[in-house]
Amino acid sequence: MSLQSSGRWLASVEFCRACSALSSNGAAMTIRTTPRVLSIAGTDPSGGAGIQADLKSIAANGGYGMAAVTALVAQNTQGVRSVHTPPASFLTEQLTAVSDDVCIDAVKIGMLGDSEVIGTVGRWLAEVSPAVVVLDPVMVATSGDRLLAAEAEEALRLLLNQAHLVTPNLPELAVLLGAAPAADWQEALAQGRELSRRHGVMVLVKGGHLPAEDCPDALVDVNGRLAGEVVEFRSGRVRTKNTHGTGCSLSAAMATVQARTGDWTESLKEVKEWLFGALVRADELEVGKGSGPIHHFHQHTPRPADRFSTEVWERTAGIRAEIMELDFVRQLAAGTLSEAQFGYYLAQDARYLNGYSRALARASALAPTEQEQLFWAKSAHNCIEVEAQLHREWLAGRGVQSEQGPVTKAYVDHLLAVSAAGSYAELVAAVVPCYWLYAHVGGELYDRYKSAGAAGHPYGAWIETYADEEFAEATRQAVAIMDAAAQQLPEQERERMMAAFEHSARYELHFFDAPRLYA
Ligand SMILES: Nc1ncnc2c1ncn2[C@@H]1O[C@H](COP(=O)(O)OP(=O)(O)O)[C@@H](O)[C@H]1O
Ligand SMILES: Cc1ncc(COP(=O)(O)OP(=O)(O)O)c(N)n1
Repeated sequence: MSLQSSGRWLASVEFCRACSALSSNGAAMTIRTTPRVLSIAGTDPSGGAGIQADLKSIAANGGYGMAAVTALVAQNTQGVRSVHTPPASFLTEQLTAVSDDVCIDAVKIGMLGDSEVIGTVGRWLAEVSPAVVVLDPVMVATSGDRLLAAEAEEALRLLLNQAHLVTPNLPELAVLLGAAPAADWQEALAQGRELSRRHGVMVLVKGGHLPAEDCPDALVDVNGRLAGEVVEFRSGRVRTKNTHGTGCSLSAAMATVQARTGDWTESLKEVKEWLFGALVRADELEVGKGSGPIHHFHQHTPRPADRFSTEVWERTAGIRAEIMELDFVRQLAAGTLSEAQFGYYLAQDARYLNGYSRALARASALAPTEQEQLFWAKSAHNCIEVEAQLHREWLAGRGVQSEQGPVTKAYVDHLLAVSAAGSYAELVAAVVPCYWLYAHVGGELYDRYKSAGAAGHPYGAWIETYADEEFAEATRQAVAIMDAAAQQLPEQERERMMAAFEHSARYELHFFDAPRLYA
């Protein structure tokens, strides 16, 4: 049956097989607060693209995500290694298992791989007639690897007729038209119009691939479903290499928000803002060595600026500057430090580590999760090992007096006092400066030492230990635990954490200065 619509849709009425609700081909059945959105796509075990990205994108935009897998792709942020395509009959089983049971509000289609899979999806779409179908015509990954067989391009063109919105990037738009890629935005829009005309579909023309300062996107429809033929939204261009899965995430978000709002223009406006935020904060994720993923849940994660670690790091900037100006640090980097001062520093370090290890063991005892308990317990264990190593490899034969010096005693007393009377959060804040300042000072020392030419440096072997990646990773974990401990604490307790951190940071300063005074 056909319904004449004065608005955006010309619809033919169907019934949803799962719940018998009225479905109209091309119109949202109902506007749902939490739409049920099915992604039909390939996988990305590194989580940035394909089905994994779609599910995050759907959830981040307020939908309930479901997924039917077209292909298993062994890939990461650096590229695609291999593709395994399960039998098409199994894809049909996945699709019907969902649609026989669940009322589907929107479908996002991504990687299809070959003509057989395309045919399978086309037949299922014809049977189920989902109210919203967004097709991302995935052909080639950002890494340059093919994700669609060349001979399947014609089959993919035919599938466009069954979609409501198609979201090609500029190279894909050109392939779908059999033309050369658009060289500028006006040409891209003209190609969008042509694709919309040929297939009766709305096109989301994306400007991500243009060499421009901004990133325009436009909904293009020559069939009267928009306020004009072209509805455009622009955003700035985010300077990041982490754009893996941007197209996947955008199309899944469009399907979700359209099912939530019933308005394509509103959907693009909302999705583009969300996507911009996800790109701006992509670098925070630190996933992989290549083009990493975007931050789908940026709206649900505190900004670095709101984090305890950012605030306390800024508050203690003066202490760090003082440390870097100390004679001890300058002379150690230059190689002019006296052997007596260096020996004193090493001996006090060994003494300190013994006390520090006890504070870490207490943090392990108070930790709220097994993971944190294990982290602090391992750190306590490492301290004892490093203490033994200092004696074995650095102090043996140096003839250094090894009684506990006044600064070491004061620093350890402070840590043990917080261990005995402070909360877990306070204790974590007290032990983190040793990691963080050591890593920071060590990094600067290492850079100074390298740029001065390392050959023949008397303390070179010691300074080389500062470049240890395992220690850098442990520092990142300790800081992350501190941030987690600070979250949702009342202001007073947060202040106590600040004070504990600042006290320890100041003791670090005195510790680096102690050899000058007491050696
Ligand atoms: N560096 C960037 N800064 C801001 N937006 C971007 C950036 N790169 C891509 N986009 C946006 O991401 C989406 C995907 O764009 P595009 O890169 O053209 O397609 P694809 O990811 O499919 O190759 C579009 O909305 C585009 O405007
Ligand atoms: C399984 C799978 N589907 C799609 C892609 C494409 O992702 P990417 O290369 O990052 O490009 P956009 O999503 O930005 O178009 C993929 N790699 N894997």
